[in-house]
Amino acid sequence: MSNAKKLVFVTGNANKLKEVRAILAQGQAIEIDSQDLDIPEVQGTTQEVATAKCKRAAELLGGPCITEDTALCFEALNGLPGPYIKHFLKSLGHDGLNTLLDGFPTRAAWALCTFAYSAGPGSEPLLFEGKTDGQIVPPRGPPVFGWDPIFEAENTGKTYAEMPSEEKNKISHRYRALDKLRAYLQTLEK
Ligand SMILES: O=c1[nH]c(=O)c2ncn([C@@H]3O[C@H](COP(=O)(O)OP(=O)(O)OP(=O)(O)O)[C@@H](O)[C@H]3O)c2[nH]1
Ligand SMILES: [Mg+2]
Repeated sequence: MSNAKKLVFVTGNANKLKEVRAILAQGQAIEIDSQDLDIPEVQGTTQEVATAKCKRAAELLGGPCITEDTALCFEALNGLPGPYIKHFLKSLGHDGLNTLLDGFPTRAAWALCTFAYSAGPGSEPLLFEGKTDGQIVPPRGPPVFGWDPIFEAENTGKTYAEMPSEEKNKISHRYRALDKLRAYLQTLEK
């Protein structure tokens, strides 16, 4: 029988789930169950968005859970679209997001992942952030996951979409945030 720690990841995003499972499979045994709950996402900073989503998820589940929010932040726009990237991507597409930066002196961007862990209803979520720097470029690579084709990660010369998943999962915003969450979960077991 497996004695892996079980965690419920509340997300509607199959690509996130796939990456989280792949990253966690490399280390300590944490088994991820997932639930797709329809949770309204508030407006605010990435921390406020992440905290509110996780609180609500724990209430709906009636138990501990993790949630994850991904922001794509443009330096020229003081960090926007940030947590609103989902709707910007849907409305503007890869080309529109590129055009948005035309006329600005920098196309620098960072991908920010925020995992939130709640021990259960009423328990204040803890946040674990991971950041990867890069820049916004015309799309390259297969359009499998969101904005992967237009985010060129710093010092790689490749967009996320051009990387094999093992490569992305070693440097990604998600990997860096999960590394912190994993370290925290280990302290709970002691
Ligand atoms: O190219 C990408 N590479 C990534 O590594 C990545 N991680 C997230 N995303 C997209 O960025 C938005 C975040 O919004 P988001 O955090 O609210 O996610 P979501 O609503 O899809 O799922 P969830 O909130 O149910 O977990 C959504 O459009 C996601 O598809 C990514 N795109
Ligand atoms: Mg969402």
